[in-house]
Amino acid sequence: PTESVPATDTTSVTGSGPTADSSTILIVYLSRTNNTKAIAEIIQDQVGGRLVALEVENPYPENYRATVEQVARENETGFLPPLRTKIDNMGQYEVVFVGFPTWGMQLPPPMKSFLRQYDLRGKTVIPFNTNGGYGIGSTFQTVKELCPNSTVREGFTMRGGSERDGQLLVIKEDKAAEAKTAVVKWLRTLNLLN
Ligand SMILES: Cc1cc2nc3c(=O)[nH]c(=O)nc-3n(C[C@H](O)[C@H](O)[C@H](O)COP(=O)(O)O)c2cc1C
Repeated sequence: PTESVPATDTTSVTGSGPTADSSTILIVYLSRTNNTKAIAEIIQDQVGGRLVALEVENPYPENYRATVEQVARENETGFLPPLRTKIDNMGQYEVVFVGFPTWGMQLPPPMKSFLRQYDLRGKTVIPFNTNGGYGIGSTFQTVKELCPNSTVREGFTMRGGSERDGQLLVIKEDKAAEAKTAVVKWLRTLNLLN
């Protein structure tokens, strides 16, 4: 352990590795059945950074239908659920990944709360999403609207589960390998990986 290692830049040798200082990267995600969490973990594996699960003060019901109804009401009234998650050192982050499922074709209320509560001006914001097969809906557009003074980069989306049909965690095994390939490709187009 005391021997010195030649200062070889393995990044240039292998042609892969993160391009940003990982201490400046925050990955915040909302996930109920862990599909979005699986993507968040792949991102962290690739670029490093701090991974934070977004939690609300009053958890949503376990029941899917009840959750859909509550979310619909919150979207109608513009209710922003208070967050249990606190980020005390937002100033240190330059790149903030925000991950969420599509809920009712919209950005889930807790992520609206997060983007309202924290000032991400001057930072790079990068959205990622999983959904039940109906796509991102208005989610990425809402991220842009809630971060008017940030640079919002091209997001990543893929199909996750469909709780309505009893499909919970789908991004595992073969699907997780597929997801990893797609995420790496996306991170390269963003120049966050080389
Ligand atoms: C309350 C609720 C609403 C949802 N609404 C949609 C929707 O509008 N469109 C869609 O494609 N999937 C919808 N889904 C399915 C989720 O987007 C999908 O299962 C996603 O992969 C879940 O991510 P998670 O495992 O990280 O929680 C909904 C799921 C829930 C729980």
